[in-house]
Amino acid sequence: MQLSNPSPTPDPTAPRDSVIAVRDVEVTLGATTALAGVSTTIHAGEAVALLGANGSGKSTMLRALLKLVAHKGSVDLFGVPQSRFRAWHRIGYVPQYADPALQRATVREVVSTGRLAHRRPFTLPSRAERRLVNDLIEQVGLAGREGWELAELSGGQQQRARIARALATGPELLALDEPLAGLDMASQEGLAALLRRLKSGGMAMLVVLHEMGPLGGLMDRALVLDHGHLVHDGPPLAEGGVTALSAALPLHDHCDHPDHHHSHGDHAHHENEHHGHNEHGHGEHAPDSPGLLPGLIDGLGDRR
Ligand SMILES: Nc1ncnc2c1ncn2[C@@H]1O[C@H](COP(=O)(O)OP(=O)(O)OP(=O)(O)O)[C@@H](O)[C@H]1O
Repeated sequence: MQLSNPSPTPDPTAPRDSVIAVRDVEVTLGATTALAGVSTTIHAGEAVALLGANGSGKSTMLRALLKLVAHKGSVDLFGVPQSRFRAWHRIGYVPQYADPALQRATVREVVSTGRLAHRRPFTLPSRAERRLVNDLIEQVGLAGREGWELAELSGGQQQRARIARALATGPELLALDEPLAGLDMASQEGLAALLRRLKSGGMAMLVVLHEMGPLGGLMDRALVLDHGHLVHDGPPLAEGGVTALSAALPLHDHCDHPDHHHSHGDHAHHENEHHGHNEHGHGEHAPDSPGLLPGLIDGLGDRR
């Protein structure tokens, strides 16, 4: 009788699961070529930074991947062509700008909206659902603020409430658009700690950033866009490398972007904006809560 090996050793050369595979993606917005033939693959558990100057196409790339803007070329999500992809709960998206309508909602309400797709219509949330939402709020360091309106929270706390909502779907990929914008250094560090724990639980992430900042050590790879062209896809660059790369390496053959001749420094940005406040007038750290999310995410999976 032939015995099969009960636990075959994984082949290290086997291809890793692709979470996002984009090929020749092109997006035209009005007269602007916002993305020009971008191709790359993001794998399960990988943390990828998406960098570039203002207007280089970062948000457009996220939006194209999430089917929020029309594009040419192909996008596969978890191995499924985007046109046939239905499992949107596998992706948690935190857009660049907060929905103003959410400002008057409480933390619990905001996070609960992330569970709507999992609830039967016209039913009150079960005890398990309520516990899940409370767990998420605790995991992002907002325990005790469940009943606070978003408008009453600091920028960093609001960001974490929005991330908790994105996590409530039980995603395997988190897409964050400029999560560090407007946060002071302490809040940035708190967010970095949260993302580090998510990554150690196996979460893939695609994070739009202007600078790596405290997320530098977390990122496995960097993509750099310049006027819609992907000019770097490889190891994260040292701080300042993006600007240098954009200035020195127009790797694409041509650029029909109307702003092409503008200096990247022309665009004022919102690094120093601080939305909201906290009670101490400065940022705060998410308390370290070990064992974040692997178990929680598994639990979410059961309820899909
Ligand atoms: N709705 C739109 N109509 C026309 N052009 C647009 C539209 N939205 C964006 N664009 C243009 O597409 C290009 C890419 O914009 P995008 O917002 O993706 O850049 P970004 O890298 O995310 O910039 P930022 O860092 O400032 O957020 C820019 O030139 C922008 O002006």
